[in-house]
Amino acid sequence: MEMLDSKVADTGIDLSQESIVRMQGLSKVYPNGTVALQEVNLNLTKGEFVSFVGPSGCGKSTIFKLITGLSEPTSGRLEILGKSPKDARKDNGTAFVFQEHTLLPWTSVIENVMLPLKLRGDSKKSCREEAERVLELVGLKDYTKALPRMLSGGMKMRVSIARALVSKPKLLLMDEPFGALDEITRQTLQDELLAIWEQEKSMTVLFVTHNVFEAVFLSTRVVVMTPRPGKVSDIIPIDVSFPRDVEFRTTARFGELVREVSGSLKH
Ligand SMILES: Nc1ncnc2c1ncn2[C@@H]1O[C@H](COP(=O)(O)OP(=O)(O)OP(=O)(O)O)[C@@H](O)[C@H]1O
Repeated sequence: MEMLDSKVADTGIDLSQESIVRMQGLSKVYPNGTVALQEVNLNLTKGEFVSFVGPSGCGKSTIFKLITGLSEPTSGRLEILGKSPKDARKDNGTAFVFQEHTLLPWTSVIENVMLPLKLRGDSKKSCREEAERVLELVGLKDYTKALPRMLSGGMKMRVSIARALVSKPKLLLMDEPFGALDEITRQTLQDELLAIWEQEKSMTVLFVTHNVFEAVFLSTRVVVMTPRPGKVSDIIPIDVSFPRDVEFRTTARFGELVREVSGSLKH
């Protein structure tokens, strides 16, 4: 596999690209005094796939809460798509996928996927067309009328991904999305997610995982966080080009990168 463009490989940041998430000296202290994040500086640019790895309690969920505007930073700056997190949310620029699928159990797959578009008032025809497009993308076009309970865990996750993609987000936030799935399903979904991300070229993905193999396989960069107070201890560029297929997992470079990220996590 070829190496990525040297400017990305060397610095992890392509400065010619639009900034999607900018964190400057970002800190969060909860009212009880817990320092969840301390002085986090990070710039995510358009089209990146960045994974966060770190021990439990290092502040990954806190970062998500700040990005979504559900929580305010104690100090520092946070800009999402050049705006405040609340304004970025209002503009539908961001979408989320969580470990729990959060699908409405009483309604069909396609109704679940159309929901974000219906809520913003799109026409019925365009809701349906867009939902069909993303369901095809995740391989579920034959399951539009199924209820969530009829689907496997992996299929429910595909529906959640489709529902996130339907509003064409510029930033997709994924919090341990494959954590509850078996290993084979997990790897299949990793392959599918990369294929979708490559197709939607300009979408930036921020992915939280405890799994170092998953982070290396998927990412353009891996951000390693320290235990509390959460700080960025390392940013490791994954200097391997896309498309990455199943063979990448068996290469020597994959093993080296996994060791590098694991080593950084132990320090
Ligand atoms: N509302 C809150 N009030 C006080 N402390 C909190 C609050 N929310 C989180 N914390 C603490 O802040 C720290 C960071 O929590 P956070 O949930 O962001 O970590 P995390 O990396 O997502 O953890 P995990 O991987 O276990 O989900 C933890 O020590 C947690 O106990």
